[in-house]
Amino acid sequence: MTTTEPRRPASRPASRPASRPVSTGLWPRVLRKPLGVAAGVVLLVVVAASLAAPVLAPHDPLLQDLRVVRQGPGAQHWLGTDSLGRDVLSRLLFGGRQSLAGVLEAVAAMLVIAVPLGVLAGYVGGLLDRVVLRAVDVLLSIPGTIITLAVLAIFDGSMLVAMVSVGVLASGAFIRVFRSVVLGVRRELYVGAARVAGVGEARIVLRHVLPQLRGVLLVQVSLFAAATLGIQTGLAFLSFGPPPPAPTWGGMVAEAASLVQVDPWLLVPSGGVIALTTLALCLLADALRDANQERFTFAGAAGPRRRPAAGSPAVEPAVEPAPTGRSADDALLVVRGLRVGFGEPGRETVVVDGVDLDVAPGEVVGLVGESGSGKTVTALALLGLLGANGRVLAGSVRFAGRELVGLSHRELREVRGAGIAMISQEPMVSLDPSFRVGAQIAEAARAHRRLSRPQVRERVADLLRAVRLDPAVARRFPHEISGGMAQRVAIAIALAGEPRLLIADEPTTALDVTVQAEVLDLLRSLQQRTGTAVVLVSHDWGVIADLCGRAVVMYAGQVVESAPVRATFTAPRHPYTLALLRSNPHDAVPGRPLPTIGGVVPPPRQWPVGCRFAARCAFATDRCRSAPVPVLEVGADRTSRCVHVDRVAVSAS
Ligand SMILES: Nc1ncnc2c1ncn2[C@@H]1O[C@H](COP(=O)(O)OP(=O)(O)OP(=O)(O)O)[C@@H](O)[C@H]1O
Repeated sequence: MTTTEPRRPASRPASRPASRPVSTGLWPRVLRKPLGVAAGVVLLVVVAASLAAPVLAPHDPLLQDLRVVRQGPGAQHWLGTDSLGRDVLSRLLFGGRQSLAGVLEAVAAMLVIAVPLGVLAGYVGGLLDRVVLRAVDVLLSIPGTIITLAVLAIFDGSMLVAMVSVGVLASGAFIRVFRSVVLGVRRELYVGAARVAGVGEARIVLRHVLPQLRGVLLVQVSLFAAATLGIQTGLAFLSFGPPPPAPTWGGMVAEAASLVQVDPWLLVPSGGVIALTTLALCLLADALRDANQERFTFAGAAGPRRRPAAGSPAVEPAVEPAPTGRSADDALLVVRGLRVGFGEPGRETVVVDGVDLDVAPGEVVGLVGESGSGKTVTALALLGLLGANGRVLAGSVRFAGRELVGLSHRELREVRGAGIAMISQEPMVSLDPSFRVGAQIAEAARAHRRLSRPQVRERVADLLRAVRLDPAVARRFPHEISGGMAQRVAIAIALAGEPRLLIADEPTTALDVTVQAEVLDLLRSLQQRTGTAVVLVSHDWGVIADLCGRAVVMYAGQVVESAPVRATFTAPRHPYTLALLRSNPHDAVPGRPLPTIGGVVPPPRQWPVGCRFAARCAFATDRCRSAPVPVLEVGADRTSRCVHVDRVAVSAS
């Protein structure tokens, strides 16, 4: 039966991540601001009146009538006449066309340069970013006023060339602004999620990055337009631009300024319209900035990521271990000697060190271990998603017979989504706040198959039903659904490409306990129905027991034990596994303190030469501390990185 999870009341924010942007349209928010509306109306009137000047102007703006020079406002000439008896209102209307065209030219030149370069530098990064930043430094060091005056001198006073050069010279500052916005968006989880779903880079930029830039872009354009209007007026005031008698706002101000002693009124219409237009542009920029910030204010103050508490599923393994055979030949995923480091090339800090992992088709493998043991980094490395400062230093990741280490972005994209998909810890932040849920599922579905519009709609509805959501949820935005629903949507997106392997990185950590159980139940039934293999990262033995056939225990960047789940629970063969199981909160006895593991996981740069768990281990001897401990076969289909396996076995029994 299809169920729709009710919206979570505000008092239960547990399943909502702290940094979830709320998105509604930008313009509706601007329209709620009286000053923004007033500014917009003024600008519309100014632009419309200038465009309609030939229709609206009561007189010919060039027509001189020396009988009516410097007359104040009256019935014939609403805003009076100038020193040659020309109608001020008509000149103002025609002058607006000239001035606003100049603003438009400068803004267009700035946008044509700043948007592509800012977006590319921020999104692509690396060498391109450095080159663009150096070019910006050069651009910003050029004295703009002198260049503009030189351009006017060279191009015979052409205001078009002057305004384009203003736009070009200003673009440096805007490249930096746009770049920094894109840098932030690039790190958003929903961008990573789109990449994992196999969406192309160009499409990610168009669909996810540019919409996030829109608010900032509009604010900057408004402010730049105001500044450009001032520059344009100033140049016309200095007699650059169209020669007299053609009307311009700047020229009218210059003429009025020369007569200010004898006829101060003349300065009011031209100065007033420039001041009003500039003010309106600034107020509009303010309203846009506020609306944009409100649009991305963070809703709900959810606490820090919570560890699952008692009350989660029972620890007794619910699923029989899948027969894996452990032969690399029939494994879907074969990881050998995976070594991952972060930092400057050549000086990386190794955080995952020689991990081996096999996942058979349809098998569910749990990666378990304390915080910082390298589970997430291992999972991300499988998909080539380590970010700019992380890289695979050694080892191999073979998926369905294909080596993934060393593949290009394009080649990896073929594997992501359709081959391997991922669901993250924070469902809400992996959804783009700007798009409806249905559009995001559709995007993932289309990334892997050519589908017509009706087919896409049908596929989205099917996927929503598969994750036990009402297809009507497709019309909602991420902020209109609860954390549990968001995780189901994230699962639907992951399933859209019908992956053979699903990597689930603590998929229930950010959810509250009841929702956790529902999502786990959903994952289990989907896995059993589709036969998708799963690598499940978790701290929680309850979750491992509930879903997994095999448990792989990690400590300080290494796999310390790997065994079928039932064997792991009943007969652990590594002191760390034993200690973790004994300190499992699900086994807490009321009134008795829960055993804990003394000490902490050593940070990557402080790993000891010998066994990395030795400092915290009750079984440790000098032998453990003197040399690295290799992985040992300790029974059918199981390994342990411990030289005291027999003593551990006795203690565990
Ligand atoms: N981007 C990064 N840059 C530098 N170090 C990192 C980065 N990401 C992770 N690390 C380091 O790698 C180590 C392993 O981290 P990882 O997130 O894989 O641990 P984990 O076992 O998944 O922990 P948790 O359960 O808390 O997520 C940690 O020491 C962590 O500080």
